[in-house]
Amino acid sequence: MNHAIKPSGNELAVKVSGLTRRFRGKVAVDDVDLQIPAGQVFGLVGVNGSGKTTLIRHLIGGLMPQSGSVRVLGLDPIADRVDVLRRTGYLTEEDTLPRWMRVGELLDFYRGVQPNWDQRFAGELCDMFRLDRTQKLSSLSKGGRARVGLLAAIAHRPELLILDEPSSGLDPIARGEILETVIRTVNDDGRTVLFSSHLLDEVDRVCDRVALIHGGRIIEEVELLSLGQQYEEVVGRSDGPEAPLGDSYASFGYKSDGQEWSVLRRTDDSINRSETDPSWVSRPATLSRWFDARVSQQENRIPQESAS
Ligand SMILES: Nc1ncnc2c1ncn2[C@@H]1O[C@H](COP(=O)(O)OP(=O)(O)OP(=O)(O)O)[C@@H](O)[C@H]1O
Repeated sequence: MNHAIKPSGNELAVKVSGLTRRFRGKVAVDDVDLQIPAGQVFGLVGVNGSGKTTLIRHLIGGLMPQSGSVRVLGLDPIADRVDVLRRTGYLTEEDTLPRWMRVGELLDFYRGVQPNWDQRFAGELCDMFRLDRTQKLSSLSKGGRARVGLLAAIAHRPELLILDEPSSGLDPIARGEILETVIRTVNDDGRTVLFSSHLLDEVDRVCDRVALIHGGRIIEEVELLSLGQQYEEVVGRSDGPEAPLGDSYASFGYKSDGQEWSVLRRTDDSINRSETDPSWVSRPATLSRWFDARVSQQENRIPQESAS
């Protein structure tokens, strides 16, 4: 059976506009606009507490927008919660499955409540994830339970799969093989994946596009294929204690081990480029170098509230 979904090219799986959320007056998500085209594997990256889970909870109807709007597969996750949950798969890092159940009992439960459940696919996934239906969840490792959670998140072939820090619970085998295979399988069908993680090598391997969230705000979105054309890392030696490339908008993320400097800069920075010592070497920026530099740039910024 072919389960592929063919997005028309301009459909949005997720559309978030002007979303703000405060907890006891403290902002967790700050005026976020986010659009994820159907069929993409989209990464959401950010340091701890940057707002990833709060944003994701709005997508599955777990939080109501205080201001702004959220649409998932064209639906309102609060008003159309049941439809959204039927068409969405969700796995979080939290280990909350009922441990007194056996794997098979839990899967039968999901089959009963999820009308789109694909029993044959669930069986294939059980084999692939090396799960035994007779085993009690309490006797599985944390990684084993995370695999059951992953199976339950995808066996109804969701149009949108949301993975919120799934790797925290998965053992290295599941991380390396299973997660990547699952994301590719879901995406090969033309379905959309939103993958929130702090493990940048995983994000780099599977995602098409990445948004960096910091302090509740989306700081930047990049296409992974063109990141190295937009940003470069410049590395060289400098005797002085000063940052060698000046402090224009385009050069930031300075790191030094005492002698060697590493600087991130935008490749469209022609002024700084002409002033660079020719002995310095430049190379395309990696996702992790870009992430470090962008986060440190944000953290060194004086907060708006205390600037006056
Ligand atoms: N229910 C809540 N009550 C109060 N504050 C909250 C609540 N949920 C989140 N926050 C706060 O909102 C901010 C964003 O948290 P959030 O969990 O969304 O970040 P995150 O990027 O998912 O972090 P992590 O990577 O650690 O899971 C943090 O300052 C957090 O303490």
